[in-house]
Amino acid sequence: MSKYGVLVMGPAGAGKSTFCSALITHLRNNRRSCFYVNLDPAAEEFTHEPDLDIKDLISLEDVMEEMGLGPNGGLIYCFEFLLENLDFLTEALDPLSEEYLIVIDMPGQIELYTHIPILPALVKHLTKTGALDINLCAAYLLEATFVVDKAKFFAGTLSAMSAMIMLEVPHVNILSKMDLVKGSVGKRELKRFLDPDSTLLDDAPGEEDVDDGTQQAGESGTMMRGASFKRLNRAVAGLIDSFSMVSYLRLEVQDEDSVGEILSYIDDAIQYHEAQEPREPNDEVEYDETAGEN
Ligand SMILES: Nc1nc2c(ncn2[C@@H]2O[C@H](COP(=O)(O)OP(=O)(O)OP(=O)(O)O)[C@@H](O)[C@H]2O)c(=O)[nH]1
Ligand SMILES: [Mg+2]
Repeated sequence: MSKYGVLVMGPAGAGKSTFCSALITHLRNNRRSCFYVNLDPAAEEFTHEPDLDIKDLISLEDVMEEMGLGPNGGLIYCFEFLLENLDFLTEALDPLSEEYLIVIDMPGQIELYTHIPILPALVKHLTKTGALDINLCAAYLLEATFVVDKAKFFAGTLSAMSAMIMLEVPHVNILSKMDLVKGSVGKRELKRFLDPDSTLLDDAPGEEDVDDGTQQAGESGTMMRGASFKRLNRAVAGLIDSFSMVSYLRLEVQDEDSVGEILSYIDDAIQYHEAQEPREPNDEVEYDETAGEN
């Protein structure tokens, strides 16, 4: 039996847990079954209680205390431990039917998404045919405020691309916290970031051709300075451009339509609807009535 799931990833504080919570609310409002998995061993508070929590297997606090590790090393240890105890996931996820959307909330340590092969091993286990067989979509969140600093935006886009290449599962990239840039970044300007290419750098303010060796962070809204830094940025942007792989969906997490729109991209990516039994027309009527009461 196939299963369906979304792995919510992205740098620290990108809004992953908030998105998971909004997604679960939306799924419930639409009478869809979901199963919430928290894989952040440091997460304490949840809007929706997780159905499966890595902390029941191992907690970051214990690891740091007992192994004398810091938060990042501790997190890697937790994931290595999880990989040695994959039954923890298998036993909980195996009984789920194809109706469920499994929502997996990941921690924000960037190491996980870049150079440590833990995530590919985890994803292989989740998606392996004959085992859990989850049709999995990766959702990579990047904060919309990154568009204010183009160097930061391209660095974030590069990490999204790195996750895409590493995981080899369908992927949606999401610009989260759109409310924070409304008003400060024009609509047309913002559109250019949804399908980023190297022309975004053509009119970057604060760029200078002289290599003055300063290369420190400029004020917010400007590129870091220095000709060699500019060349590096161009090379990174050119790389992203030549792959033509990264584009973003906008997320306004408070707006249910926006959450619904992202969900429809995820559903398409994993072909969720193709596997579902058709619903009785009466189901819809019932849903509409309850929706009206809220
Ligand atoms: N303004 C605004 N704030 C948001 C939004 N989404 C999340 N936040 C805030 O951003 C902070 C981080 O959000 P989380 O959802 O915990 O982010 P996360 O990616 O799960 O963070 P880690 O798990 O620590 O990596 C919290 O203070 C949220 O309230 C949003 O759409 N708009
Ligand atoms: Mg979180």
